[in-house]
Amino acid sequence: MSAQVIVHRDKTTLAAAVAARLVTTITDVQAEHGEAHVVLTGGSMGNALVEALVDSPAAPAVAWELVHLWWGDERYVERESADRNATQAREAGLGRMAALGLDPANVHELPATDDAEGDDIAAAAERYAAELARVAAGSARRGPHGVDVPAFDVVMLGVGPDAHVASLFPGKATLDVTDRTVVPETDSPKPPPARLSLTMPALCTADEVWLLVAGEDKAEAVAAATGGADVHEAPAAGVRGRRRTLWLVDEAAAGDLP
Ligand SMILES: O=C(O)[C@H](O)[C@@H](O)[C@H](O)[C@H](O)COP(=O)(O)O
Repeated sequence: MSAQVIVHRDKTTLAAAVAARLVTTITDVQAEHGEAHVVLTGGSMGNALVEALVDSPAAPAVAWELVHLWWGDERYVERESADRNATQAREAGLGRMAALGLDPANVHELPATDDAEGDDIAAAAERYAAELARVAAGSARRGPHGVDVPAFDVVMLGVGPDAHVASLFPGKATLDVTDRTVVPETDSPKPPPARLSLTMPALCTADEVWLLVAGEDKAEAVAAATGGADVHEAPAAGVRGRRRTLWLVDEAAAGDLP
């Protein structure tokens, strides 16, 4: 199934539209299943989405106590570091979502360097994989194809100017990992070098994958990835939702599209 591109006027409109889409999608999932699993992204788009979501008048329509939040990747640094996607999301307003019913135990942050694994980034990756497997095993909502993750309803991903997604970068061996759900990256071309990332097969278990992209500096990456570039050159080209793949972009990011 081919990906669909939806263009919004600018970044603010895009964030508001994605927040509205997320509320509606989670509400639909909950009408059928109760529990929902959403994978958040970092980056400025991820933060803009959290801000828009918390302020959305429709946010209370979601039964947040039944929502699990995960991340597609994380910088492997100390837990309170401002570099962490999770820290930035908290600052963008995720912390305030407890008031809406979100259970902090269902907010699944990736490990940090001040956790028990310390410098052992491979062990940290294994622990997050184990957490994904544990939650899947304890739930009626398991991922498909025998991949040991919960049923991700939506995976959201920012896209870098080099077309990277999560912490899967062009030319890296991590792109070809298929036997695990979480991998370490110790030599990221974008600082900081140490990161943890969901793998391509784990991301692609999602019912819906939404690529969220704003800004002129992303136009080339959007055109390449939607135009059928090789996944090793444009990792964003390789992520597909089982039911739907949406590129949700602003006009500037859509600038190089035919
Ligand atoms: O880990 C990182 O270095 C960033 O989180 C990165 O992966 C980001 O998600 C994309 O580069 C899109 O970033 P923007 O949404 O800020 O454009």
